Amino acid sequence: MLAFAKGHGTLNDFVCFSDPDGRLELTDEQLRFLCDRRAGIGGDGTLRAVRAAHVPGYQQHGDLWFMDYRNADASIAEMCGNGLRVFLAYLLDQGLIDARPIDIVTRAGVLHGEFLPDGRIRVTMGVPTIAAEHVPVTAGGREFSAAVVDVGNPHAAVVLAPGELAGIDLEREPGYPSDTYPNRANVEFIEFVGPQHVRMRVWERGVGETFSCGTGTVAAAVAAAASVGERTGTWRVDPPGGTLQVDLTPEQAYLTGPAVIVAHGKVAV
Ligand SMILES: N[C@@H](CCC[C@H](N)C(=O)O)C(=O)O
Repeated sequence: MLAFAKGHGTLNDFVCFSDPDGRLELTDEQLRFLCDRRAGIGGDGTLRAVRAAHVPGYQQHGDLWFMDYRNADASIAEMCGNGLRVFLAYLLDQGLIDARPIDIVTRAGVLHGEFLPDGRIRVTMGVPTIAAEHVPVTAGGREFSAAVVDVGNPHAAVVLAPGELAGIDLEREPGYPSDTYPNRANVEFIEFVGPQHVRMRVWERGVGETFSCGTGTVAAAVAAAASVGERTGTWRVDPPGGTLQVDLTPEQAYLTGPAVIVAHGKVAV
């Protein structure tokens, strides 16, 4: 039996489990089962907590925890922003860390987390970059122009005119150029609510439309900022599952928001 916890950050939900010594060898089928909302536990992805010393290629980080994130379809992603906050909440819940600031190893590098006095968790998100500003994206038979944003993982971020967001068809995966996104992409649709305040919807690579995506909110803030000639500032981003704060500085992006562990259990895998 596998001991797990279920958690979410703005309704982006994850099945979490620990494997400090890297002994578990779950197959893709078992990971998909854990994320299956009918046959399994249910989640947008899985978070395995393993010491970096036991992860090939990351041994140099020794005793730090490595966040082994997998999408619901078991595909590997470089980073997961909501997942990183939930990962910290899970490690704390399990008594594997205390509430002091901590470094976590991810496939996108070593990132830093802090538990804030107001209950939110703030994580560093590296330095997001825009590689191109006008790449075609299609959804529901319409064509849009997207910014190509790298937040460790690949994003196509479309800034819409106000009032357009609700009508975007995300029944199916949006189209995007495969030469720009050889490893596929997460796609955000964004509209302004006010100055430095946007709402968004997201199609997540390896999952589908989700209630939230942390890296996606950072991509949304970066693209929205660029659309009004800005590169820094504190942005409020509202995905359908809640509200996140994105701070853009020249040295680093920060993602701040809630993360909760809602259940514990054991599951036969
Ligand atoms: N939900 C995540 C992003 C997870 C990875 C993404 N689906 C990908 O494949 O890149 C987040 O909160 O950032």
